[in-house]
Amino acid sequence: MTTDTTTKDTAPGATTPGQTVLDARGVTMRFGGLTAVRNVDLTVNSGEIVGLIGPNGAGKTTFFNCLTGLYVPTEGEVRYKGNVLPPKSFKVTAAGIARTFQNIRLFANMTVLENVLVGRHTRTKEGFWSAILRGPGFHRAEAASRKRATELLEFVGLADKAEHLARNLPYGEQRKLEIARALASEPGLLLLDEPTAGMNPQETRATEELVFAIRDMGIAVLVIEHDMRFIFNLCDRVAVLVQGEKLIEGDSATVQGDERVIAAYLGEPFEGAPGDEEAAEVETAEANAETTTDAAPGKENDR
Ligand SMILES: Nc1ncnc2c1ncn2[C@@H]1O[C@H](COP(=O)(O)OP(=O)(O)OP(=O)(O)O)[C@@H](O)[C@H]1O
Repeated sequence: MTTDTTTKDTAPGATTPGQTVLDARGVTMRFGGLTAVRNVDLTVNSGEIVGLIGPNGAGKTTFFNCLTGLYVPTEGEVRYKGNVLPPKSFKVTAAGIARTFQNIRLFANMTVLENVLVGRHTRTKEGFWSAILRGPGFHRAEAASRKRATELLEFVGLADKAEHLARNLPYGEQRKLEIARALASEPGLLLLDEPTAGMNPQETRATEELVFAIRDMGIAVLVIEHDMRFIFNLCDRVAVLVQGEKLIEGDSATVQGDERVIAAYLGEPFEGAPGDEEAAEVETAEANAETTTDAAPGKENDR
């Protein structure tokens, strides 16, 4: 089974090119005496994939929660397509911001298809009585929702599992299902909280392709992830949070090369970083030179 990321469809909630989709200014979140996020500015523009990285406890998830109405920031303001966010998470979803969670939150005993249908509820107009009476309006809306949900399952590569219970899916597929459910709310901005946590390298690579395909549908993406290779391959811009504050923001090469980031977070250069090949060549050349010197006649006598 493969992910059908070849679709050229534009998503219903697609953003207009050049538009500032998310504009967070001076966001501060305090819990009692603890300031988890301090005066953070971040924008996401249409067509962009932006990464948010930082050590454990840096405030990434708290910042996400401020963007989705789960928390109302202590200070600062968040705008989506120019409008200040409503203070309730279901209203934020209705406005056009969808998210996945670090700890998967699926309805374990519902089928895969039903989970995606739940994600569509903010877009269906049929109310309580319509659902009870099951009139023609209800049946039309239900058929349209099922069609869209099935398309989304095809998009993430889970069409053949539509009738499986969510709890029986392998971990990587549960993460894909969370993404399909988030897309069902027809967002213009998708927030992904550690989408590759627990995945093997092949699943991580497939998720990378999936996120590119989501961006190509016209949905801007903001992603938290600890997998640096994933982030630096994927993102147009990366912001680094350390102890609740934004340390730096820039393209992958700028952020990877920043000494404060290396010291605060990356620790060691990661495999596959830009410049790695050149560094490896230099190391090999140096090692060869040492071997040659070691083997040089008379070296022993020099000691
Ligand atoms: N609801 C809360 N009440 C009190 N403190 C909180 C709450 N949520 C988060 N914190 C604290 O805020 C700080 C930032 O936590 P947060 O979960 O946002 O970090 P993170 O960067 O997402 O970490 P990780 O990478 O481990 O998920 C931590 O010190 C955490 O203990």
